[in-house]
Amino acid sequence: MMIMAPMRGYTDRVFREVWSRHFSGIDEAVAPFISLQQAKDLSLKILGDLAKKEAGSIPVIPQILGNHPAAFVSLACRLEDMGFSELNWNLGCPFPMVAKKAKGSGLLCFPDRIDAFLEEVCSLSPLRVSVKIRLGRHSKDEMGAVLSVLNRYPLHRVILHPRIGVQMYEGRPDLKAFQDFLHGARHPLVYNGDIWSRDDFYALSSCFPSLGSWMLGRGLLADPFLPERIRGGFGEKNKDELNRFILFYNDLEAAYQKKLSGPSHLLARMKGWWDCFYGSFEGGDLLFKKIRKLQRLDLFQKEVQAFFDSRPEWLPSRAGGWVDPALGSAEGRGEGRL
Ligand SMILES: Cc1cc2nc3c(=O)[nH]c(=O)nc-3n(C[C@H](O)[C@H](O)[C@H](O)COP(=O)(O)O)c2cc1C
Repeated sequence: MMIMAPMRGYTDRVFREVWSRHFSGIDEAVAPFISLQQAKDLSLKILGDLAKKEAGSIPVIPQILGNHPAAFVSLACRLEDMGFSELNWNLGCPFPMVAKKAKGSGLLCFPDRIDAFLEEVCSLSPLRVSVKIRLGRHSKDEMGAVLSVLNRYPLHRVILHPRIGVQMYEGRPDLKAFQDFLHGARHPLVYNGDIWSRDDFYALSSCFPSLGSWMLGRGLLADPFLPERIRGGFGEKNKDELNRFILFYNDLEAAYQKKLSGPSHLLARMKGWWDCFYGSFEGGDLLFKKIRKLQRLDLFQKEVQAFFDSRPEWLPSRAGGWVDPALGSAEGRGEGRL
């Protein structure tokens, strides 16, 4: 199973729907988190980003960030009415502003609080509960206590991004620690982290052949074809990445134009997208330098159009080859299961 990662500011409903009109290979998407603050007065705007099945039929799993079990349960009740069956708890957000309030990865050094939270929500939530975690906040040594707590509850799944919170996105995922967690975990486990290419995926699935679920984040944003490449469906209809990408990009911009109010919001949003996309194109870095500074939407659109008209080369993934094949021997080598 391939899952689209939640990425606040990116994988919102607009993106999920447009992406699934142009690409394939994703079975489920975890939506970016709703904070418990927002959950207190759930407006239609917040819930409007969620629909159980979206265009293209990607089933969506909502996610919550916070540490009040009652708010989790009341959101779960609202979401049950909307037809959802699972609510994911964010225990991985690395940002210091969040962590210092004992939320996201900031809770990983308080296993007792995780225990109390899960005890309440697992008995009262009408939806299945799953968690998305890192290895710890300050050290992977925190993981043992957290794992013992998680193992006591009937979680639907655990998604593990094997970095610690204070690392943010520095260094590489700790595959040895992931493997230790896998050996001790009672629940179905999902791997998440630094899958930038088909090669990354196959090296990882060779390390963990028993694993059936994988989550793609930044790799999918940089290369929206990635799930198709991994599943072998890429290019069945059309191998021309640039043409397919341009159709997708124009659709994405048009969809945001409908949703956002005014050109400055659209400009900011599309600049954000180029931060993800530029590395996939020859000369993309130069384009990004130029468009980042532009303050007018029409000038920005002109530059992007001229870039597309120059028929830039699509580059192979920028960060493959980081998985240590030595790990592969520990669980036996496999061909990757989805
Ligand atoms: C801009 C951005 C926003 C993110 N928002 C969320 C979020 O809302 N909820 C969450 O659990 N993780 C969030 N993440 C973390 C990703 O889901 C994922 O765990 C992380 O990027 C590592 O996976 P990757 O290497 O495949 O990108 C976010 C990451 C980024 C870079």
